[in-house]
This record gives sequence, C-alpha cells and structure tokens, in this order.
Amino acid sequence: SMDTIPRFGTETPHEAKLAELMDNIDAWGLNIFDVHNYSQSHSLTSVMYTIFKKRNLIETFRISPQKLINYLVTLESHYLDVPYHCSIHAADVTQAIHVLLLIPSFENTFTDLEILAALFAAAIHDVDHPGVTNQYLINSDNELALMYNDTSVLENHSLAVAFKLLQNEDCDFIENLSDEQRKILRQISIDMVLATDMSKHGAIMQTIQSFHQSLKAKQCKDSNSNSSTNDSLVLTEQKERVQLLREMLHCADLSNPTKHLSIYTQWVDRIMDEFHYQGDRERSAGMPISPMCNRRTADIEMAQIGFIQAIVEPLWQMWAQLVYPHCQQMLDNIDSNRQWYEYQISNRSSRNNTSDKTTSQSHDSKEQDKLKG
Ligand SMILES: COc1ccc(C2=NN(C3CCN(C(=O)CN4C(=O)CC(C)(C)CC4=O)CC3)C(=O)[C@@H]3CC=CC[C@H]23)cc1OC
Ligand SMILES: [Mg+2]
Ligand SMILES: [Zn+2]
Repeated sequence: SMDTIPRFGTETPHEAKLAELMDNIDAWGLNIFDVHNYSQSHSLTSVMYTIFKKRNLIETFRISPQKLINYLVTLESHYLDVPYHCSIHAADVTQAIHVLLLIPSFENTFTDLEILAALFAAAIHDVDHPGVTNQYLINSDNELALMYNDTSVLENHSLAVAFKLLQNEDCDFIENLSDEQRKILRQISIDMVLATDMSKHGAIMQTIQSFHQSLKAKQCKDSNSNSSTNDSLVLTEQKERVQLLREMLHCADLSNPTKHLSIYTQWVDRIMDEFHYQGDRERSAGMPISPMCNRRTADIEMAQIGFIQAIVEPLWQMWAQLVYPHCQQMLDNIDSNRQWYEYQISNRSSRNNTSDKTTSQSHDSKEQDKLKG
C-alpha cells in the first residue's frame, strides 16, 4: 500500500536533507552528488520517483508505485561501479532532460507518453556500461562487440538489459499501458538511446540546423499565452517530436560543461579516471592508446577545451537558439568553464617559470605512485 513507500522512493535517515535537495529538482543547479549521498546511493531511484510523482505520471499511466520502485532499484543495481558511467550519471542525465522538458517552448509539444519515454530513455541509457568505449570493445574482440556486430555496441546493450529487466513481473511498471502505448514507448526509447552513441554526433549536427530552421518557421504564437515571448512549439508529426527528444537526450548526455564549475570538475575527474583506466588496459595489451586515455601524456585542461570547442559548445548553441532565451545559463556556464580551463593552462606556464618546482614535482610523483599501483 502507499504508506509503505518512502517519500523519495528509498529509505534514508537523511529524508529532511533529501527533501531540501529535491526542492531543486526543476533547477539546472541541482547537486546530484549530494542527492546520491543523502539517498544512500539511490540517486537514480529517488530522482526518477520524484519526477514521476511531480509530473503525475503514476496516476496518468496507472503505475504501481511498488513496481516502479522495484524496477528503478533493479535498474540502478545494474549500473556498474565505474567512475563516470555509473548510476549517478544516469540520475544526472534524467534530471537534466526533466529540466529541458520544462522549457516553456515545449509547454504544448510532447504527449504524456513521449515524456514518459524520454525520462525512461534517460534513466536506462548507460545501464551495465563497463567503463570502456565502443572502440575498445571492438578492438579487444569483446563478446558485446560480437553480439552487436560492432554497431552502437554499448547503446544496444543498455537497451537490451533495461528491457530485459521489465520482463520481471514485479518490475513491470508499464503493465497498464495499452499494447500500442508500450510499442510507442519502446520505439522512442530505442531511437533516443541509440542516438547517444557519439558516432552519431556528426549526423545530429548535420540535421539540427535545417530542422530547427523549419521549426522556427512553423513556430506559432500560443493564442492563450499572456506574454509574447512564450511561443510554444507545436509539432504535428511524432517523427519530428522524436527528433527533438533525440537531440534533447544527446544534449543532456553532453551537459557536464553546462553545469556550475564545482559540479563540472567532478565529472571531469570521473571521465578522466575512466579513460585513463582504459588507456592502462590498452597499453598493457599492446593496443594503440585511445585519445585522452594515456595518463602519462594527458593534458586534461586541453582535452576539456577541445571537447567544449569541438562538441559541447556547437551543440548547445544550436539548442539554445531554438529555445531562446531559455538556455542562456547553459551557454554562460560553458563559456566561464572554458575560460577557467584556459586560465589553468596560462597559470601552469607561469608557474613553471617560477621557483615553486616542488608543488608540480610532488603532483607528478603522486601520479607516478598511482602507476606503480
Ligand atoms: C566531462 O568531460 C567529458 C564527459 C564525457 C565525455 C565523453 N566523450 N566521448 C567521446 C567524445 C568524442 N571524443 C573525442 O575525442 C572528441 N574530442 C575531444 O573530446 C577533445 C579533443 C580530443 C581535443 C578533440 C576531439 O575529437 C571521444 C570521446 C564519449 O563517447 C562519451 C560517451 C557519450 C557521451 C560523451 C562521453 C568526454 C568528456 O571530456 C573529454
Ligand atoms: Mg552512453
Ligand atoms: Zn551517458
């Protein structure tokens, strides 16, 4: 019955603190690491459950709260303990897409089923990620690459694992959806998760320009809106709405540099840990070491500046243009974060010219010690 379900989906002695954090569930500045700590490492379960309740999805789709919790806790337990692609990343991306869906431009754009599918896709999109790239799985003749013929291997695997978990009677929280609704949810989730494969990034950037121009042309003034800036995007074709959701999940997956520096640098530490660990495995296997994966030659600041300039800023600029002025904060954070990394680099060169060699040496020796394991 309802009274056995804790307020945020999971038992925690810090419910008051979690409630304070969840007051910011609609904000870009939510600290997902705090949510993880105060939810007893159940950030994905508590974020998804809180969003589902806030969006009334439990009533709309006659979801059993217990089955939803069962699914979320099981899904969360199938995220591995890897530095970056763990359940906190899934919670982070899920909360991000929830905030993007709240942008006034989309007030009348998506159906409840499309919103359900988008949140589900975000929550499942990296489940059982082993902390290495598709290229590594292909180069090392991994079982998964064999299973998926080297094509979007990780993304196909996460989808298969997530839908397999749904077959468990106790976890089937979409049991009351019609067959047609289940088909649409599955179709949209597959489309969105497959689009998070970075090998698809170029294709998304190609289409985004012309697609957004056609949307702006179609953009209608919502007759009831009391303010002229609040133009809602009304798209008659499901195909176009799914295209938008695909871009939205890709943006959420590439949102680390759009967050406050204190959050962003934690994600940088995590991804570099994951990449460097992959590089260690490539090195000891005599394989070519992938870009940004060699801890011995790593230039973390340069890599972030390159990542922002080559990938993150162009994507978010396109996205911000479509929903202007609603994503200015993300663009501002990208800019100030890039400048911070440029400052680190300029600061580094001046530091090398001064006498305090000891600090940088002590840093290097720490790195070397790590290598000795
Ligand atoms: C917080 O920092 C990061 C968070 C996530 C990632 C991911 N990277 N990638 C790939 C993105 C494309 N790629 C590149 O090497 C692109 N790139 C640069 O990043 C900088 C450069 C080397 C100077 C030039 C360049 O070509 C390979 C890695 C993923 O596939 C991951 C999974 C899905 C989404 C993003 C995530 C990277 C981060 O910092 C680098
Ligand atoms: Mg992924
Ligand atoms: Zn991801």
